[in-house]
Amino acid sequence: MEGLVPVQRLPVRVASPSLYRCNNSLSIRRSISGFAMDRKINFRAPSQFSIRAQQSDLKESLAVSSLSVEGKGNALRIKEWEVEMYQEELAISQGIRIRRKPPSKAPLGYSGPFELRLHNEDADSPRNILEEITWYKDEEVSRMKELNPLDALKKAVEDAPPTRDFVGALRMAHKRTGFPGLIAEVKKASPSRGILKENFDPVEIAQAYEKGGAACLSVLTDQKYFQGGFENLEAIRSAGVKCPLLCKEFVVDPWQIYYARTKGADAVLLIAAVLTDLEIAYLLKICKKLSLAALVEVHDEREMGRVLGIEGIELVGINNRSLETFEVDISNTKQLLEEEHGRQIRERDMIVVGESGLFTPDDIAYVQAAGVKAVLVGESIVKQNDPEKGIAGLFGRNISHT
Ligand SMILES: O=P(O)(O)OC[C@@H](O)[C@@H](O)c1c[nH]c2ccccc12
Repeated sequence: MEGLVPVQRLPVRVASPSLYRCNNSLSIRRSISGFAMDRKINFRAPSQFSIRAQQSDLKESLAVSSLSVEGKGNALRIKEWEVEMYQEELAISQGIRIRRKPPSKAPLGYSGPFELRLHNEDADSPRNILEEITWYKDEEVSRMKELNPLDALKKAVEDAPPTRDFVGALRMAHKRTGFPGLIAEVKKASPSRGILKENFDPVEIAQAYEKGGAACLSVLTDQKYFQGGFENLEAIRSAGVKCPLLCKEFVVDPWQIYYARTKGADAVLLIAAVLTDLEIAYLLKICKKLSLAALVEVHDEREMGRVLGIEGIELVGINNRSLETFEVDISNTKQLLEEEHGRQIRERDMIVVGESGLFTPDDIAYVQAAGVKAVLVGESIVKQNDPEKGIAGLFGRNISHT
């Protein structure tokens, strides 16, 4: 074994910032004789773990029984890494296919020589549009947080006007019209459909929807993929529209909920394909604290089963469009409301919202027969020259108050 350094047991002090994540393990980079060396770590405890490393360049192999990490920064990074690992395992165990971050992304706040690492292009490409959006949100939220720290948002929330009753408005509309309550969507474009409306005036559209009898409105706030914006939410609210407003966002961080509340939202969307049960439960708590309604969206049986296991959900959306493939099939609403799931929903008096791909009075009748008490409609009404008339066309009759 010429040239091999014997296995040693020694305490190593690692100077910061030399920790980074690599796939599913934590690595340490340190420099020995001018060579950058990467070591994989198996955790036992945040401050005590063993290293088993192979470094062919230096023909050295060593095992270290204990390692003390210097500096608070590193300890925090380890904690973050642990939490992330735990989240990933949870997500996988819950059948969540969307990865929340590119696999070889550096840990939060990392500022070391991560860029020097070999980049695995394939592993780091999003597998579908929902994953792409989710990864982008992560970066976007980090940037937005710097401009609007949580503490400032918490203060702004204290002075914000009270929210309006989103769920109550849907129930009332259902009673009043005999049709599912309408959540009409203010959406300029989407990744699947491209531009839906060229001369897009969000306030004008919102007012037309309200006149046409919408119970609530959904406002896309994502800029990059849907050409929406929080300014639309704000503008609609300050123009005096009375319908409660759903902030249509890809929520991956509690900060976004506070932000939505300061921008005039009465409800937020939580997508089960992206969030673990634990995250949904936690975000629901924040919603409750801020008097916001939460629309929890599912697309398949498994997600529906998960959501029914979480306490305190009043509103469940069934998306007929897969956010992974863009396929739309309105029989999805019917399928997910059959048998046991449907029974539980009726028993618990939850409101189910049929989402996406609804164009005609027949479509509305179909999802209503399946058991929905509300519908979320964008394309078919936003495309009309007169969205108010678009609503009457969708239901086959005028559902406005007058
Ligand atoms: O335009 P449609 O097919 O009527 O769909 C509206 C709404 O259901 C859809 O925009 C939607 C449902 N869930 C989402 C989640 C994110 C973005 C968009 C959506």
